[in-house]
Amino acid sequence: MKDLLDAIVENNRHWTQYGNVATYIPELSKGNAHALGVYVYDVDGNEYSSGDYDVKFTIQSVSKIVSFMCALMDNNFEKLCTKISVAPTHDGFNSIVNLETKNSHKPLNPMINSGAIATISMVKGDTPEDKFNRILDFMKKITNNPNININHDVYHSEKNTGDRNRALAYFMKSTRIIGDDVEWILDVYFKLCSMEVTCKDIAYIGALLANDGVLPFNGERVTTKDICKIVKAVMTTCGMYDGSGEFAVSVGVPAKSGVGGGIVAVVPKKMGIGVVGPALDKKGNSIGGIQILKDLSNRLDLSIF
Ligand SMILES: NC(=O)CC[C@H](N)C(=O)O
Repeated sequence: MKDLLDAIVENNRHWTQYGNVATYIPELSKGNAHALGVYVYDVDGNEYSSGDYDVKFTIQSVSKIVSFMCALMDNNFEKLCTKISVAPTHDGFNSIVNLETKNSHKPLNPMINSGAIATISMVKGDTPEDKFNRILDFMKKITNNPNININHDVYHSEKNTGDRNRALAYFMKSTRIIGDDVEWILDVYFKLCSMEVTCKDIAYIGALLANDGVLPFNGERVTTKDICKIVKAVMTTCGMYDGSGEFAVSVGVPAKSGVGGGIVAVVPKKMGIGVVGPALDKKGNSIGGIQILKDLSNRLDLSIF
């Protein structure tokens, strides 16, 4: 496995030159466009890594699956569906248009910005600190990494330039998808996006989902199989935004990307795969990361379809 990962990373390094790091959040423009790495964690606890697997990056939208898991645990699917749908979109991750024109003002799914902001509003917690800590604590537990924390420079950069997200949130306030606490829900959203991780951390999240809610490193059940089923289904249809269809054909496993360059992929019953490559394609997905996952899926016959 190690040799295979080494070969795949090296064969795909050239892809990084065809992408760009995100700049709309100014602090993200400092990301290393040439970094490319992978970490595999299987349900039996074996771990393999290659390339720049220890590069730190902010989790960005990969956090949306952690918020979604918490919201499903704190409510239930039916209740969540009164606020958020699970329908794919062919618009970008921060698109506003669908909120007004489709779906009775409900965000289309929890994997895009509007849906994630609405998801956070459904997570338990009477104060912003409670809500953030609820999700951060769960994140620390499932990654087996007590040191996960926010990157303050990215957090401030997000907060200072987050007007598009504010527009989404205030629109949803006007249609009563979220309440009066809109500013502090946004603050929790910015913090969650700014959590600093490596591809090992996100591979661990993937392995939990692959293992149907049981942590591979200690056998503890932390969520239900049903919740994992819902999260994986929504990742498959929506996790790569408007690139989800293409990704399902070329890689064929549930996945979630973030503009920090991370992608987590879940091979049900087998493994979680974390990749990092801050150079992004036009849809905001890691350009080299997708190629690694494509090759790995082909070589190991991982597609679920
Ligand atoms: N696709 C992403 O990773 C987007 C997350 C980013 N923090 C934003 O709100 O735009």
